[in-house]
Amino acid sequence: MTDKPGIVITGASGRMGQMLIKTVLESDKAELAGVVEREGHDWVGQDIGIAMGGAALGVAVTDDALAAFSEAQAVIDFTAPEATIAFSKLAAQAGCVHVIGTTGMSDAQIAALDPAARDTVLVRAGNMSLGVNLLVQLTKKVAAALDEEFDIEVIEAHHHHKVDAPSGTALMLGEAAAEGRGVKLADVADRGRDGITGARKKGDIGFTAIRGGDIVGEHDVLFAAAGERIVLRHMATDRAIFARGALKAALWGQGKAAGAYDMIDVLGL
Ligand SMILES: NC(=O)C1=CN([C@@H]2O[C@H](COP(=O)(O)OP(=O)(O)OC[C@H]3O[C@@H](n4cnc5c(N)ncnc54)[C@H](O)[C@@H]3O)[C@@H](O)[C@H]2O)C=CC1
Ligand SMILES: O=C(O)C1=N[C@H](C(=O)O)C[C@H](O)C1
Repeated sequence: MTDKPGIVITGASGRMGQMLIKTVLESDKAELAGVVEREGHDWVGQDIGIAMGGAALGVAVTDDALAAFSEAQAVIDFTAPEATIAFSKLAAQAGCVHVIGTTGMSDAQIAALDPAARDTVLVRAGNMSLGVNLLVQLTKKVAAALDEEFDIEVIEAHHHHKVDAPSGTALMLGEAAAEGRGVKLADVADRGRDGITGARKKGDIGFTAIRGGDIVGEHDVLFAAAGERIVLRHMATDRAIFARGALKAALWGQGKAAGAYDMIDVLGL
C-alpha cells in the first residue's frame, strides 16, 4: 500500500489506453490500480503487461468496471460515448475522479454526464494537451480582436482510424472562436460543405476534416481576410502529450469539490 492515487484506465487495448497505461507506469506520482476493457474483448482476464507484449505486471484486465473503480482514486477514460456515460455513473458510485478524453459526444450525451458531476469530480476535454489548451485561449483572443471581415475556418487532420468528425479539438477551437466573437457556435457553424453550397456566409465558422495514415492530430485556426491571413496551428506528433495531460487532471482532481471541470481549469490557463 502507498499513498499515491490509484488510477484505472478504461479502453486498455486502445491507442490511448495503452499510452495511458505506459504513462501511469512511468509516473512516480500515481499507481496503476486497474485496467478495463469491454465485455468479450480477448484481453479480458489477461495480465496487462503480457497483453501489451511485455513482462507481467500483476494487473489483470477486467470487464467489471465498478469493481476496478472501487479500488481506485481516479479513472482515465478514452473510449466511446456510450461507454463513457456508463463509466460516469460507476465512477460517481465509487467516488473516483473521472477524467474523460472521449470525443464524438452529442449534446444529449454530454448532458447525460451531469448527474455524475454532482457527485464527483469530472474533468472532460476534447484535447488534454497543454499546447492545444493554450491554442484555445489564443483563438478566443484573436477572434475577439478581429471583426467579421476575417473568415474563421478550423481545419483538422487525423489518422484513418478516427471515427468522429469534426474532432473534439476542432469543436473546442470553434467554441473558443465563437466565444471570442460573442456568438453561439451552433448558430454559425458550417460543417461538411459539398456541392453547390453558395458563397460563404459572413460570420460563419467553417470546419474541414482530413483523415489519413497515422496522423496523430493537427489543427489550424485560419483567420482569412482580404489581403492577409493569420494561422494558429498545433501539431501533435506523439499521443503521450494527451496521456500526460490526462494524468495531470487525475492528480489535480484529488480532493477537489464535485463538479464539471476542463483542462483550462486543470492547467490554470
Ligand atoms: N481528449 C484527448 O486529448 C484525446 C481524445 N481522444 C479520444 O479518445 C477516444 C479513444 O481514442 P483511441 O484510443 O484512438 O481509440 P481506440 O479505438 O484505439 O480505443 C478505444 C478503446 O475503448 C474500448 N472500449 C469501447 N467501449 C468500451 C467499453 N464499454 N468498456 C471498455 N472499453 C471500451 C475499445 O475496446 C478500445 O480499446 C476517441 O474518442 C478519441 O477521439 C484521443 C486522443 C486524445
Ligand atoms: O482520435 C484521436 O486520435 C484524437 N482525438 C482528439 C480529438 O478528437 O480532437 C484529440 C486528438 O486530436 C487525437
